[in-house]
Amino acid sequence: MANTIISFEAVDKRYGDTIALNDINFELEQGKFYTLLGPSGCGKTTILRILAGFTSATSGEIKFKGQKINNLPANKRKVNTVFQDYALFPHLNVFDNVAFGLSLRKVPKAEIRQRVLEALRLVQLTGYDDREIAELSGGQQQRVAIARAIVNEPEVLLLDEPLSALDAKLRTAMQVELRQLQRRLGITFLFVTHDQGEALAMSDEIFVMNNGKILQQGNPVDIYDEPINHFVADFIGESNIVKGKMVKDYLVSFVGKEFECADAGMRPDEPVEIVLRPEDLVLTDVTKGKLTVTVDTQVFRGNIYEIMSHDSANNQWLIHAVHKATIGQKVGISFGPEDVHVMRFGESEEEFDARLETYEGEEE
Ligand SMILES: Nc1ncnc2c1ncn2[C@@H]1O[C@H](COP(=O)(O)OP(=O)(O)OP(=O)(O)O)[C@@H](O)[C@H]1O
Repeated sequence: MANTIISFEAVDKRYGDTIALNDINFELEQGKFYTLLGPSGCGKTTILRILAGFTSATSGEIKFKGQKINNLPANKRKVNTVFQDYALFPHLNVFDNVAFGLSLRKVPKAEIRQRVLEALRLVQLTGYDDREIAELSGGQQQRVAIARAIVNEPEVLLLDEPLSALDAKLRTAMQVELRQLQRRLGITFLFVTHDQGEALAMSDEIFVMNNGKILQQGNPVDIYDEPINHFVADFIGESNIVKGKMVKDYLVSFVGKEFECADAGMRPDEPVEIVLRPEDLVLTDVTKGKLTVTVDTQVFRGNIYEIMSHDSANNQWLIHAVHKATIGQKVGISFGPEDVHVMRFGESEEEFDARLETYEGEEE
């Protein structure tokens, strides 16, 4: 990539017998919003800590604009971190919290004032400089923590679950605000979360992680539409995942029937898993459905009915329906070939990408 700012090459991190990171490779471009997404303990924070210089990699290379920085001290890196608990100083007011790092570095007073006020303006806290930290709401404290990081004019901002302490409504508002701030600053953000909705809403690119590995990298739409394996399909959004067999290119069988699909490049009779998203399933009359299911439960969610059902092979099917159904009733479900996403067992991201390229090319 032409404007790569950060790269990780074959990075491993071990703590005794624990493998926290296992062969991590990625590149971050300047001015983009990236998210590390995965369950607790998958290694997200460890990546941030290695990048910030708070801990070192066991092996592999970390580069900043092409230069190896493995041994560069944290305070020499053009990287700042916003922590989950904000780590603000309760005995200092807003101005002094934001000014703290600059004062330590003996930056001239007039310059400190100008930079702190600008940072507060960027996070929409103009006029709050005299406030005590205890007099701020959670969302405002969070913005002070961001101001304190951006006042150092980093080229990369690392954010470790910075929204997790906020209530749901404020969290959604801050997601939009953070995204706008990243665009305004034009710097690279690397954001950590275990919340898939947050990752989908905010990111240019997502890295989905599990067990110290990056399983899939892509933009939110690609990750949602083309999950590489069961873990990603299950972790991102809601899914129906059933086992089946590839019959031939663009034809797959599951629940004892054959269905057209958009996938190809597998062996005939290869065992596969099939993902169908609940919003792609349409409730129909039994005679018109591609599959017949029995309705078990139904929950009204305002915009949709969330219907849980099962088929003759006892697979569970979650359907997001516009109209309500009747519990115990047999209904048909219908879907298009493009809604049937087939996944191979154990396929790597490289093999997956190569297969997509080959077969998407042939279709045209
Ligand atoms: N200082 C440490 N000593 C020993 N093991 C550690 C240390 N720090 C992290 N680990 C282990 O490394 C693995 C990755 O931890 P990490 O904090 O990176 O996960 P995470 O994805 O950020 O999790 P969370 O979402 O819970 O913060 C975990 O198994 C964790 O227990």
